[in-house]
Amino acid sequence: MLMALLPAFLLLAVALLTLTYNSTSKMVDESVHHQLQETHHRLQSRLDSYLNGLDNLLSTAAEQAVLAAIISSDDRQAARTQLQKTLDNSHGEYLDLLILTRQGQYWVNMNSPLYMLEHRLPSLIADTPFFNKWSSIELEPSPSPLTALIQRYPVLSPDSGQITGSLFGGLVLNDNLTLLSLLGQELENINVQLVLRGKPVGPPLINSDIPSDLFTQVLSSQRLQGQIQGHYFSLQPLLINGEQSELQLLLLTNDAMFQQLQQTYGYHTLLALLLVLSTALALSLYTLRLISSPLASLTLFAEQVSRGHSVSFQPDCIEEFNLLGTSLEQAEKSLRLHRLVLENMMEAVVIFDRAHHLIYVNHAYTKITGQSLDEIAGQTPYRTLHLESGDTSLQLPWQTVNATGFWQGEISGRIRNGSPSPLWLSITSLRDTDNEISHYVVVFSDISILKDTQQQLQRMAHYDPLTGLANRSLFNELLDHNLSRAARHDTSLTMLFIDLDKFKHINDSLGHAAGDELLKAAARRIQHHSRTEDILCRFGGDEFILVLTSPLSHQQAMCAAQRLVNAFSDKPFRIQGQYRYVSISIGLACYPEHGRDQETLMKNADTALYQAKEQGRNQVQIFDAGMNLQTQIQIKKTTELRIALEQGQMELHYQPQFCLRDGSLVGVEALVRWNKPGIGLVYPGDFIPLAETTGIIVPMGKWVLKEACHQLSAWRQAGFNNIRMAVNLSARQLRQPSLASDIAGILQQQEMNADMLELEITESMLMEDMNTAITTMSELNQLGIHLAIDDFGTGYSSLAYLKNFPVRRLKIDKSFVQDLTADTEDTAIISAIINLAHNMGIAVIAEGIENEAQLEYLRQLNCDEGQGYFLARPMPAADMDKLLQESCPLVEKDQ
Ligand SMILES: Nc1nc2c(ncn2[C@@H]2O[C@@H]3COP(=O)(O)O[C@H]4[C@@H](O)[C@H](n5cnc6c(=O)[nH]c(N)nc65)O[C@@H]4COP(=O)(O)O[C@H]3[C@H]2O)c(=O)[nH]1
Repeated sequence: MLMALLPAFLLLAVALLTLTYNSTSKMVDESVHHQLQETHHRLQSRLDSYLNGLDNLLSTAAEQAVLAAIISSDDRQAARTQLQKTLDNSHGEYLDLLILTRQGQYWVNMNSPLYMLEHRLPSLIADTPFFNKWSSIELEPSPSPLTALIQRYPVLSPDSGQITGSLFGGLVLNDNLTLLSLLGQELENINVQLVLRGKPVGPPLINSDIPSDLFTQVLSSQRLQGQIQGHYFSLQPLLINGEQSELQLLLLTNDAMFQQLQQTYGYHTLLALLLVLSTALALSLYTLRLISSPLASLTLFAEQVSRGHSVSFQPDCIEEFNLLGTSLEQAEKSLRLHRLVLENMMEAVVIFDRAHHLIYVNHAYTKITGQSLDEIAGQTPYRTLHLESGDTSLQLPWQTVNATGFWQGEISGRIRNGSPSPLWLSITSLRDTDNEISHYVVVFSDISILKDTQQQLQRMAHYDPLTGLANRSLFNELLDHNLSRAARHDTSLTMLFIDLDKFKHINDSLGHAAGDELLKAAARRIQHHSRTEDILCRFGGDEFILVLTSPLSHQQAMCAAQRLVNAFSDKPFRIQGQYRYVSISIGLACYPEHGRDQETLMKNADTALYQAKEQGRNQVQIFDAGMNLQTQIQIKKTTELRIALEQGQMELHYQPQFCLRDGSLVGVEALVRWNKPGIGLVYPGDFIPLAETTGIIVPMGKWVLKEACHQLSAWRQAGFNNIRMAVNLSARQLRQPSLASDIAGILQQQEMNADMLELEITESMLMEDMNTAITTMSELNQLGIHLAIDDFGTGYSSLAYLKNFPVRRLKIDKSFVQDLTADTEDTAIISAIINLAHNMGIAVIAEGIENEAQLEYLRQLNCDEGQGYFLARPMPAADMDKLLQESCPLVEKDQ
């Protein structure tokens, strides 16, 4: 790891070195130039103070009154003496030139004897301007040039104030060693040369060993600053009189300074570099140490994940590694989940590469085909998928996948024991980053069970499961189709609405299994007497509809229907080992005379059927437009009644029953009422017969029983413990095999004692089906329920049969009671009934007591109990509550 980092470090070091070298050179350059600049400023200020000193000296000398006086007196010697004093001054020694003029003419010359300038004096005096301004004047031209800086001061007459003369002072720049040494003092590493108009003036001041022609080279290069032969130089003008003059100062560094500077910077650079490198190394080592352990555990984790091990990531101190590890863990989990999903899918998954080579199959594939990946390795897709019609069956799907990326559909395979099975197959192509197909994913499932179920469902949706005939939905479709065809071809159709007579009776008495058996047999018999092109359906319950599709006249239709009726009535059915004759009634309606659409045709056939039933069953009735309106009304009423029961429009009223001996209230009779919306109470006489014939009485009777028991239970809870509840039972209810168990359930639900319930049944009901009645009544008796014979005297009036029934009470019909006083015959009948009943241990109750006389007679005849408007009318439960709260009403009347 460290070795891998070494080149990186070296590269870094080289980069740093280069960077440092460049910046060092730049810094050295800048530093030297800065130093040269500073030196120049220093020398400038030295020159300034040097010239200032001379200025002061000259101005003081010129302003002296004595000098003006000497000029006035024209005393040349005195002038010399006076000027000598000036030269003797401390700055005076620097003056190379000192000249006094009188009246504009050269007068006294105190110049340095070193310079022979007498021949130049007139022009010098003429060229030097006034005053207080140093001027550089070329005294001698080449080849031995001589340049001087000269200052001219006027000498004024103290009396007149007029200029009497001029004092010239100056210094020669060439060979002016005094000036050079003054300027160059304390300059160790810098060499100095004065330059005037691009040419050296006087000798250079050289502080070290440098090539002699270096100054000349600098001047000929005509550059103001830079480097030459490793020496830095700067050429800048000097300021004289505060202005830039033609006089320049050339400064040139020597080697030592440069080397020293370079050494200093180089040393610092090296130090910095070492520091950087060692810090980088230390940091690298520290980082390596810090990351090596978490990196190792991350690598180990990644290795385990790649081997498919399920491991969890342990986070460490490096957040980035933790993030990486957690992401890897998440990715592994998600991958595992996908793998699990693939392996647990119900559908087979097969993956091929782009060259159609098999690379993966899941468990479901092995389960469906019984083959593993090893067994089918190297097989073509169609063999892998066990397709029935070979390679060609995949041609189109594969082309579609290549073009659109996806295909799905049904395809025939041979995967279950080699037998053909429908497969639902989807193929998806996967593409790589270059958008080239990389894999094909094939998912398929065996849909034979689904298809079977679908067919079964379709059958169920269209056929009656019991008889196998078409159901309503299919019938509607077929009828619609045939009606359209008949309309198109202008032909006719015949609809036979068939109903088994008294089917309910068989169903109730023999049970549902027998009922089902009969329905199947009846269906077969109708089918046997119909043609294949006819439409036959089970319309519901025991109703069938047969549509004869060949055109028939009414006469022919009636004959065909009658043949069917005869086919039933002539030959019995064998049901549960017993032979039974079951007749049918048929209502007949013809297209187009009796209706052009389904609804009308069926309604009219139904009306005709109703008529056939009304007219005694076992017959055919053809619909007649003028057919009994009553039939229509009855049908409407039946519907209303059904709805009334479903919507809770029924309610119970209760009529009290009293003991005739002590007048106590001993029981109530529950009497049903129909509280018809918008009409009010409808009495049982108006709907019980209809409920009986339509069978509605069965659910209605069940509701009455439940409601009555519920009410009695409420009264008993309110403390009225000795009241009995009498409930009317219809003949149909009595034939229900489940009657006893239904009532037992109700009693249990209401936590009621069976002996508080009394069921009233009529004589005629008992006689209708004696065997069933005896069985049911015995079952009820075993439950402890009391039975009363209602309307006694109106029917057979035979007490003999009572021996066969477990009866506890006889109810003398109100028709006997009404005429009790007038008709002595009735009195005798009632008396005989009471005596005989008492002899048999049966109690007697008289109904319809409308006056006191009737009551009195009955008492005298030893009748046990009584019920009638005179005593109390039937009333809603709430009124009955109040009555129960009061004392016995009979007692009150007696009083
Ligand atoms: N003229 C006269 N009539 C009196 C007098 N006292 C009572 N009544 C009436 O006589 C009928 C007695 O009931 P029912 O003989 O069982 O005769 C009942 C019964 O056979 C049947 N019924 C009533 N409720 C039910 C029921 O829940 N189920 C069944 N299956 N039939 C019921 O309807 C029939 C008529 O019931 P309602 O109209 O309530 O008529 C009741 C009652 O109101 C009286 O002093 N004078």
